Amino acid sequence: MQSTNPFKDLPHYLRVFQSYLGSRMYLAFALTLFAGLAEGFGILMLLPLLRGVEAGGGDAGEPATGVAKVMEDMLGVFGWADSTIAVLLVITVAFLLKGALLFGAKGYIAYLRGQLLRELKGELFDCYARMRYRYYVERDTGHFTNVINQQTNLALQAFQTLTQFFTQFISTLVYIALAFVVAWRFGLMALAFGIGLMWLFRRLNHYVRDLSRRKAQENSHLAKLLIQFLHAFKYLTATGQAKPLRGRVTQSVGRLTGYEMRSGIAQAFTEAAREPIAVVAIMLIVIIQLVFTQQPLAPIMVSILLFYRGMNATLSMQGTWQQTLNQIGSLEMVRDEFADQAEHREPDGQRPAPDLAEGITLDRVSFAYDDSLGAVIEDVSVSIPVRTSVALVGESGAGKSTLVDLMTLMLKPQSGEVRVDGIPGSEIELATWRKQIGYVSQETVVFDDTIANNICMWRGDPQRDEALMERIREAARRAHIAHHIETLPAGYQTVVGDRGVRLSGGQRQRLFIARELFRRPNLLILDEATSALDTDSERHIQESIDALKGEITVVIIAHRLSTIRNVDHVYVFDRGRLVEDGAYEALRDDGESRFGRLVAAQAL
Ligand SMILES: Nc1ncnc2c1ncn2[C@@H]1O[C@H](COP(=O)(O)OP(=O)(O)OP(=O)(O)O)[C@@H](O)[C@H]1O
Repeated sequence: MQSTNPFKDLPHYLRVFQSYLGSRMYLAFALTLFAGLAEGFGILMLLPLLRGVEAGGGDAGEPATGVAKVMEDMLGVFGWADSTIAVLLVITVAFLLKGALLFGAKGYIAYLRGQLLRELKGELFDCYARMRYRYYVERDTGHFTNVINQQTNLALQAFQTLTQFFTQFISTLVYIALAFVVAWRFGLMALAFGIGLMWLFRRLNHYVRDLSRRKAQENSHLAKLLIQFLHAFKYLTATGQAKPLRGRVTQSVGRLTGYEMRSGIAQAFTEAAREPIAVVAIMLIVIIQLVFTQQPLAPIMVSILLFYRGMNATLSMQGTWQQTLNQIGSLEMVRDEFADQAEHREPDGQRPAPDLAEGITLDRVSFAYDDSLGAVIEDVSVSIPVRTSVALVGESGAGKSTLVDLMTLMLKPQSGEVRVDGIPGSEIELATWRKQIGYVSQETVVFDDTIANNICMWRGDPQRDEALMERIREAARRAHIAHHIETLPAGYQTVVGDRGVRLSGGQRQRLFIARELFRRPNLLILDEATSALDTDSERHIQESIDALKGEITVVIIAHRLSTIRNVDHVYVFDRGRLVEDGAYEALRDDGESRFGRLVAAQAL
């Protein structure tokens, strides 16, 4: 889309909005058209009125011709041809009708704007919830936040100004058409003027659109920097390293300021130029009319009125088109985001996952994040029977977390197959599998809400539902955090997270574990889940997890090997390959085994 010809670009942008709102948006334009016609009718009624005034002034006047005759005949049908009061009333009613229709059009546009807001933000959120995990990892979160928060708002403004442009366009057409009917020379001049004006402003339009695209990109960049700053706030402040990041933020804000100022100046120019251009053009037209043609006064007056209205609408059109272009970068970004999301949507299967009854199998699975970097998991076969516990062991970077992501079907293997109860992962309806999974990682997830809601994840109202509250308490006890919660003044209603009470790293981790225990998953994955805990808490949680033995399937990743002593089976990995597996004791006591050496090293 490189052109800046409004008549070429307009249908495209209209179609973008149509794809969100449907054809009903054209109803607003139809109402505008009727409003324009009502106004035009009112203005044309000035013809008989002015002729009446002329006649009243002593001049008998010539018989009406053309449009004036049509209007007079129309009045004659009702017997109002000679009544000035009746003509004035007809004009008043026409303008009242125009007001009502315009109100209808603008009100409907406001309604559509609301619909669009819901559509854009709601749909985008759904898209984000369904995007492929790998795509999420590759993009920065600043981009997503910028698009869903800011760019959708700007796209909404683009909708507002585009509809304004279109309504002005319709009005211009009506005025020019009527000016043609009343005095074709005027019509022709108005048309030539409008086209000339659009041509003159086209470079400015191009410039404004370019600025808008840059603004949208820069906003994404700034959002990314701000999010990074807020995430790393403690580290950056404590180590006095906020300054370099601040420099980058200042540069980004500086660029944004430049774009904002330049597009503001372009807009100021368009607005300031409107009046002088209008006056000069009208003077020229009147002079041409007076010097070169001798027409009756009434058509000239009415034509000047129509011309003035038409020109104002044309100039406003230029202004609103420029404002639309000012936001068009955002509209394009939102449109491209939907296309991008459609492309990176997580492929979903059709078959609901059964309630884990047999187990999970990885059959000769290989996986690479990036083909050029080589496989991270290579030809791994693992079988985890239901209600057993297994540990994945290996040095940092061995591929343990990646293997777990393959089990949860967040990642798809390049070759081999992951099966749940014998059903290939690619056929499984993901949501039905994932709701059976509990997952505790090192990166604890705590929401800015009450402790109770953090545990039950808004499944009901814990303050009203005593059975639910009891389940929450039970999960907290098993995660060994109940005693701490009970010492807080508001207990389970204490707000934690961004705005509430701060929790220590270990407390956050226990809260996380409580949430997953509350869910009673069929598969519980613990990825370094107890690494932030003191030995005592770790031991207690270990007991809780051991108590789940035989009840659910547990997969544990742990560097501290003492925590996996009670698992049924240990898998040892090295650089993406499965190198050993067996029972804990057997592997540990095998003097030759890698696992034995790892345990011995940790015992020191
Ligand atoms: N998103 C990613 N993009 C590219 N490479 C990745 C990505 N995530 C992990 N890797 C690479 O894959 C390999 C395995 O990583 P993984 O996190 O699975 O190992 P791990 O055994 O869980 O390590 P740790 O014990 O340190 O958590 C590493 O070499 C890592 O650099």
